Amino acid sequence: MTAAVTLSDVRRRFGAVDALDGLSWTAPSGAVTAVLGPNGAGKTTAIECAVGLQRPDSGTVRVLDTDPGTAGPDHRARVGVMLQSGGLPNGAKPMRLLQHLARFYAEPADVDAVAARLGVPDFAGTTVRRLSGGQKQRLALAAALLGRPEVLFLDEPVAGLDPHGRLDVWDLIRELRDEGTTTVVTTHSFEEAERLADHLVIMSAGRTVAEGPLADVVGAGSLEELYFSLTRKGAA
Ligand SMILES: Nc1ncnc2c1ncn2[C@@H]1O[C@H](COP(=O)(O)OP(=O)(O)OP(=O)(O)O)[C@@H](O)[C@H]1O
Repeated sequence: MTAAVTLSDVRRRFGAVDALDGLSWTAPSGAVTAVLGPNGAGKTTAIECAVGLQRPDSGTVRVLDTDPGTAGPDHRARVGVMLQSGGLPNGAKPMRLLQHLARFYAEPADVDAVAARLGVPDFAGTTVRRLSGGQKQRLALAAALLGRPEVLFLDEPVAGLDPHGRLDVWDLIRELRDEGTTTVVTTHSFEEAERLADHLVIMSAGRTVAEGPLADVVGAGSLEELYFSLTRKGAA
């Protein structure tokens, strides 16, 4: 297995909180990795370290054999990210925004095709500020795909999407995997992890408590049972 993303003994502290407390996991190349964990487990912090938005206090992070904290624009163009916070400009109209963002890449994806895949034309006339939560998610995901990334980080990509939207996004992630994209998805959904993940990471309190191919990690029991046994307060 080649790892596209590796976190090794990563620590990140905010005041008295150890958001990442010696976190280690890998995301295999060309596969979908699902990262599960309770609120506050450190999933977003881990993703932000992996895309260079935060620097770990110690430990190493490698994405495509590069330190994202010091990487230049060539590396950043190979990585797509969709964060929970969105970060979309409120006054923009969706298609104009995607066309504008695509210009930052030397070899962008076809904007119309990416937009169509995510249903963006349905709300193309509405400014970002007036989009529904699910529409914003779709637009943010489209924006993450514009650079045709080799590695894609999606922080809770289907949170707030209706059932059709969830299926569309899951199909899209599987299609991207078939094209060779490495995807890391954080989620609170057992269904999402079971439907999508090749590789599973369960985090709790800033550490990895289980990791491996989905079938190996889950074994004969259920993911839900395993998750609760590993992440309940006081679990080892
Ligand atoms: N900028 C910050 N300042 C202070 N504390 C922070 C900051 N960012 C994260 N934390 C704390 O670090 C811990 C991990 O937060 P993080 O957002 O990474 O968790 P998460 O697993 O993504 O949670 P959720 O499932 O709720 O999205 C939490 O206790 C959070 O309060």
